[in-house]
Amino acid sequence: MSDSLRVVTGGGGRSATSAGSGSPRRVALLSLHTSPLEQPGTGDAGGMNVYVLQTARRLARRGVEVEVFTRATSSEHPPLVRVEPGLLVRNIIAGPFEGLGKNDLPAQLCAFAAGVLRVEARHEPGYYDLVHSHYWLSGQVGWLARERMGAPLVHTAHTLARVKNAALAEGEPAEPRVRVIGEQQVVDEADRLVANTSVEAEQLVRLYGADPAAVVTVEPGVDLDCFTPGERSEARRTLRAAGVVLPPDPVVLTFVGRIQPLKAPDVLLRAAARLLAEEPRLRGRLAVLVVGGPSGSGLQEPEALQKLAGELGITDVVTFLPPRSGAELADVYRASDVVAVPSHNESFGLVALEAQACGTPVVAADVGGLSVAVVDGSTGLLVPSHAPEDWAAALRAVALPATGSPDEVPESVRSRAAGVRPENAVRHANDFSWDRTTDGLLRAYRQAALAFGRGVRDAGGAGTGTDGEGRGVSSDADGSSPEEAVRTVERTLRDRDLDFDHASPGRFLVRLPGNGSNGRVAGSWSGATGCSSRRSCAAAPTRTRPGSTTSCSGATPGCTGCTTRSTRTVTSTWWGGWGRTP
Ligand SMILES: CC(=O)N[C@H]1[C@@H](O[C@@H]2[C@H](O)[C@H](OP(=O)(O)O)[C@@H](O)[C@H](O)[C@H]2O)O[C@H](CO)[C@@H](O)[C@@H]1O
Ligand SMILES: O=c1ccn([C@@H]2O[C@H](COP(=O)(O)OP(=O)(O)O)[C@@H](O)[C@H]2O)c(=O)[nH]1
Ligand SMILES: [Mg+2]
Repeated sequence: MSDSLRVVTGGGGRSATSAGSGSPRRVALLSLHTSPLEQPGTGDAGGMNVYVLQTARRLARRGVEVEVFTRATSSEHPPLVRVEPGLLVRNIIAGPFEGLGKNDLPAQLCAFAAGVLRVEARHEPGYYDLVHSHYWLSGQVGWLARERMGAPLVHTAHTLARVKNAALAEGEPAEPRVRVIGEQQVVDEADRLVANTSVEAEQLVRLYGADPAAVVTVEPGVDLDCFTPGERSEARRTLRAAGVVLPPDPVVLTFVGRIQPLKAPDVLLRAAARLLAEEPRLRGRLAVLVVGGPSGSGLQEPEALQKLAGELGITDVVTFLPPRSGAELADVYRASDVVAVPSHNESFGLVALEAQACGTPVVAADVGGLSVAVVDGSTGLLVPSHAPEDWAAALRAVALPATGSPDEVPESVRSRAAGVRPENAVRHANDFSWDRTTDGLLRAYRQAALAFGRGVRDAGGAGTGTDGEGRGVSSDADGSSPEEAVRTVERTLRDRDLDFDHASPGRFLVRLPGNGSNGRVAGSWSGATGCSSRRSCAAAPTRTRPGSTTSCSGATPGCTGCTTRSTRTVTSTWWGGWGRTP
């Protein structure tokens, strides 16, 4: 097959990439609310940005072309950024560049979707083999893109509103209903949902009724080239040289992340104040570093943490540093005795992994994915509350193991802390890599392609299409099975000596002989479905996969679960593609 003819694979098809058989050739990756090219650690740019960039780079290096679609937030952003071979970032204009918060973005979904679909429309049908949406806002667009592009949808939530709302920081506003509903819709529509940990997988099933078979757990990674162990004293020298004031022989406790109540940096400050109250001599040694910028509801009061430090009387020990990355961030981790992650929730918590990769133990809240990111009593400690006294005890036990009375550090904390070792932290972090995450994503992509193809086949109906020369290709008769329709197409193509490749059960790519122009090789199935809802029906509780008919006719007595009960005819691409000759 010529290089110029793209082979879409999936469901056992051929793949010319090193990503493995059945992997997509080109992925449309949606990252609407924040760009992978933004500096993480402030505003909405956090672990998701790191995740998207790291995995997109690795997919591209394995031969999967990746196009990231994000919303342009500056007139300076060019429409297209070539990040590296195989990886493009497209800045889509959807609403004003500046001044929109995350809660304003639902109003821009239509504009963003139009931008994505316009890009797609400039290409031959079947150009993108898969859509991967990140965060619920992108998922909304992904859902539409799936249908218009005829490509499977994989979705990663990164954070779930229902989970967040169950553990809000004091005074923190709840995530709005529109997000909860929006997330539910995406859960219902996606071919595969990627969960960061088994904890999140369980939450998707329990709180959103996700089909367990549609949830794939893929743990995030850490940049093991950047975040490596190093000499603490050397890192401290580097920080001092860069203007960070550290006392002699310091005890450095650090927070890294977006500054907002959910991340609870206040817990670290309160615990530090408590440590100083317990042991005033510490004042000459204690340094609390807070690295990051305001985010989320923290934007309303960007100085709140500085104010709290003042109220606690610890302004002299706390240093606020603006967001940084790469080697500079690695030095912050290495310079620290402990990195604290006191969040009220984390679907994972990349900071915890990065610190450990640098050989620094982590004291983290025992919430969400942090119980996977940190091994209690080995790579750090997990604290079951946000009470300053519990945090002071845990921080003291790890950073100052020989100090503290039994009142201050209970034996259970002390004994767990005794097992915490930098080498354990490094070893644990080394189990996570972005390459491993990329393997997991490719697994999810292959499953999604199969599920998508199966859904299309299961729908039933008749197949029709045209070959590269515009001649009709159709299945034998109305009502014949889709498998029969596919076989008819195969027969027809063979009869015409057209070389073809099976994409997934529902897709073909055909090498067209002749003049080098594109030709359409596409078809559609159509069939009556009983119900346009893909949600499970209480009367006929079989959950169907997207693209397939539901088992509920809408007329089923007792049907309550379907949002739309009318019968409708669904038409969707079931095979197709374009061939291009050299
Ligand atoms: C708090 C949390 O669970 N963070 C996750 C997540 O990160 C961010 C989160 O999804 C933010 O959404 P929101 O504050 O509205 O709930 C997004 O705005 C940020 O861009 C995300 O970075 O994803 C990380 C990677 O999967 C994960 O490690 C982190 O725990
Ligand atoms: O000054 C900073 C603060 C944070 N980060 C990065 O932001 C990400 C935060 O991810 P995490 O999963 O911990 O939390 P999120 O922000 O996604 O909730 C991590 O990769 C950090 O390295 C950064 O690059 N510079
Ligand atoms: Mg098109």
